[in-house]
Amino acid sequence: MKLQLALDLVDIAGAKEIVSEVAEFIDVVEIGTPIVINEGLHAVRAIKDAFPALTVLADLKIMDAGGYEVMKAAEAGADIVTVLGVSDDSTIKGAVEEAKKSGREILVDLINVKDIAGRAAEVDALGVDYVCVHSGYDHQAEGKNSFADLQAIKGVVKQAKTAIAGGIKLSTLPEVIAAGPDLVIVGGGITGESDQRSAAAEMKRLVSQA
Ligand SMILES: O=C(CO)[C@H](O)[C@H](O)COP(=O)(O)O
Repeated sequence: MKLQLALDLVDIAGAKEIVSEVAEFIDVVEIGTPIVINEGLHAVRAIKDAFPALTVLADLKIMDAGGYEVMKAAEAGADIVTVLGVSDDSTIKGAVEEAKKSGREILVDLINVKDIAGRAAEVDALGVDYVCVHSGYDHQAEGKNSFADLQAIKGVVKQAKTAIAGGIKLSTLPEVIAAGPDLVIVGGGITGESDQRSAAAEMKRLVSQA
């Protein structure tokens, strides 16, 4: 089981500062959608150049033109690129084809998908690398989480790795780990802590035992 740090509410300098603190405890660093909106794909390049040993995920949440947008993210140094599960199969196929050309990976984010298990099985069959359940900020504000969704996709995803994101904290991590995802994605549960290094270290300790 691996740990991904999601960076959303910082600029490039702030992202570098946080990653410097916690790099030894994380497997993947995510350049979140708000950073890409604010700074562009330069943010992906900046973090990949600064931390070449880390896997970098570009959270583009692609909805259309999958092949082209994955190509651009790969050129910027992204190792993993996100595509929305609500997008058309042709978009996901295009993304997967493009990623394969350069040895990159595709994570499909099931945020706002209604039939979670059904769509998870479909995108799994399209050859994606990760299927991720995700309660975004707006759902988190309504008190929702994706823990039950993780159980649902574990039963149907046969070839891809599984991932979970959305409001995961140290206190809820054991419940997440018990469901057995391959990748645990944590943003505010690390970045919002006064001691980010300790939070990341403890999370890494827990996921490494699983
Ligand atoms: O993609 C995102 C929001 O759309 C976040 O990166 C993801 O939800 C992880 O952050 P947090 O742990 O703070 O919820």
